[in-house]
Amino acid sequence: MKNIYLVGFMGSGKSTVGKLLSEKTGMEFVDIDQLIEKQEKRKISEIFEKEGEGYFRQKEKEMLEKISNKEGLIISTGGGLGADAENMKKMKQSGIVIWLDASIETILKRTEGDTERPLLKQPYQQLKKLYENRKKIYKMADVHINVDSKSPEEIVQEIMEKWKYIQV
Ligand SMILES: Nc1ncnc2c1ncn2[C@@H]1O[C@H](COP(=O)(O)OP(=O)(O)O)[C@@H](O)[C@H]1O
Ligand SMILES: O=C(O)C1=C[C@@H](OP(=O)(O)O)[C@@H](O)[C@H](O)C1
Ligand SMILES: [Mg+2]
Repeated sequence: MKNIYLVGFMGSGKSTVGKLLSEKTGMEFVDIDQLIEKQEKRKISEIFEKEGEGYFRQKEKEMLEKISNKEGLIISTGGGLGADAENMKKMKQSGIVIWLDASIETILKRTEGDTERPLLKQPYQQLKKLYENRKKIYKMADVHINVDSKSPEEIVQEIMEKWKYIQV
């Protein structure tokens, strides 16, 4: 069975939906951010602060390399991983990529007060630009789900309805 990768901007619900989808399907769940934190024995915010973003992006690539050799996993990615064309290619080769597409308004609402995501600290105009640029890569996903005004349960339901059209 192929892997299922969830991609999308920060706060689109990848970690929440991935875990729930795993509970509903019985497929094993991994969150790449959690795997990196476990491996590095420190929080992502600390990795960014001490080593810089480039180091974290490298760790993401290495983790994706390991994970893409496995099968039948539900994988929640970090928002930056799925916005890299090389990573997108690797994911599509080893599984089905599902884009959780949230509006910038939804993103801001869901991440309000967050202190764990370093890239949310930038001014709104810069964040919006990042959001628009990343969409160009997210669009390459195999499945597109609009997640605005939907509960995690409804999103999982929608993914499972599309399941039969997905070559799992
Ligand atoms: N469909 C949803 N509706 C409302 N809140 C959500 C939904 N999905 C996730 N959330 C909330 O939004 C925040 C970000 O979700 P998370 O799963 O961590 O997103 P991501 O992994 O894409 O950054 C969390 O507080 C989570 O509880
Ligand atoms: O968009 C990004 O560049 C990032 C998203 C985060 O994951 P979530 O998308 O799960 O918030 C985490 O990987 C890190 O803070 C960087
Ligand atoms: Mg996440």
